[in-house]
Amino acid sequence: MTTHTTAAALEITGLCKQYGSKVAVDDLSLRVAEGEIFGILGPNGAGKTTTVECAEGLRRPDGGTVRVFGIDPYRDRREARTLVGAQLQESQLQDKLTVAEAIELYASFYPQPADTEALLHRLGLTDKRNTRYRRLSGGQKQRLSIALALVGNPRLIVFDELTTGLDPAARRESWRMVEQLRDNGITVLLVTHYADEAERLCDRVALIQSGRRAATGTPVELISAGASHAGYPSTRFNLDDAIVALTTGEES
Ligand SMILES: Nc1ncnc2c1ncn2[C@@H]1O[C@H](COP(=O)(O)OP(=O)(O)OP(=O)(O)O)[C@@H](O)[C@H]1O
Repeated sequence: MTTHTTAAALEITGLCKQYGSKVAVDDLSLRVAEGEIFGILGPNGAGKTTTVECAEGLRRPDGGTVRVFGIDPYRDRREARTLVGAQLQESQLQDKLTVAEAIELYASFYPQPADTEALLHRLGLTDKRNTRYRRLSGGQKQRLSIALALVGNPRLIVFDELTTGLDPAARRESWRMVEQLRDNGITVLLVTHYADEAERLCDRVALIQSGRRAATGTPVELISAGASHAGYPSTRFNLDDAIVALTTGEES
């Protein structure tokens, strides 16, 4: 059970980020406790990716503070890189690279990388070690992207739309891996459009709308808040319904 006495893996306070005149994130605050799976949900363009990119130290906030285990990930990028693992976008890997070569390449970026063989085994990729990236199935590519995010032995791992485009079996396989990470003490920040995924996996969820936090809580708490907002009993609501109620209600 998550409590506020647990150390913060990620603490975002009053985050603001604009692209030109477009306000992407507007005074957003959230706190992710160490060891939890924390979901970020919200409509397209809500500012989810911008928020996690600030947490990864890839973008400089215009205002507010971001701390990962107490460290400013933009200012102290070198240190933050050893703490935060990020899932890679498909386009970042060469088609001809084999699974083992990709892991070894990424391992070379870190002073104390995880053992390649152990990672292959952990992600069920041992028999694919010599398979080129382009020949992997969608689920295998996803497992490789998890392996690459784990190469630096991070304490926080960020997944942005981990299961988009996967079939139901591969989605469930990814979910099991995310749960295993949490069981191994790794904090997981999960950006997703799938309410069922958040409901099944996340200890807590932040709902973001127009760069602001519309709600935070456990999936059960959000379902109850959404149902009460819409005037329905929560027994007739799921997280999908709650997200719609809480994000369309505010601006209409
Ligand atoms: N590099 C950029 N330059 C200009 N505008 C950007 C840039 N990146 C994002 N935006 C804009 O900022 C807003 C927030 O984008 P962001 O990608 O953070 O949202 P998101 O919630 O992750 O969206 P989605 O669910 O569609 O991936 C959007 O209006 C988007 O068009």
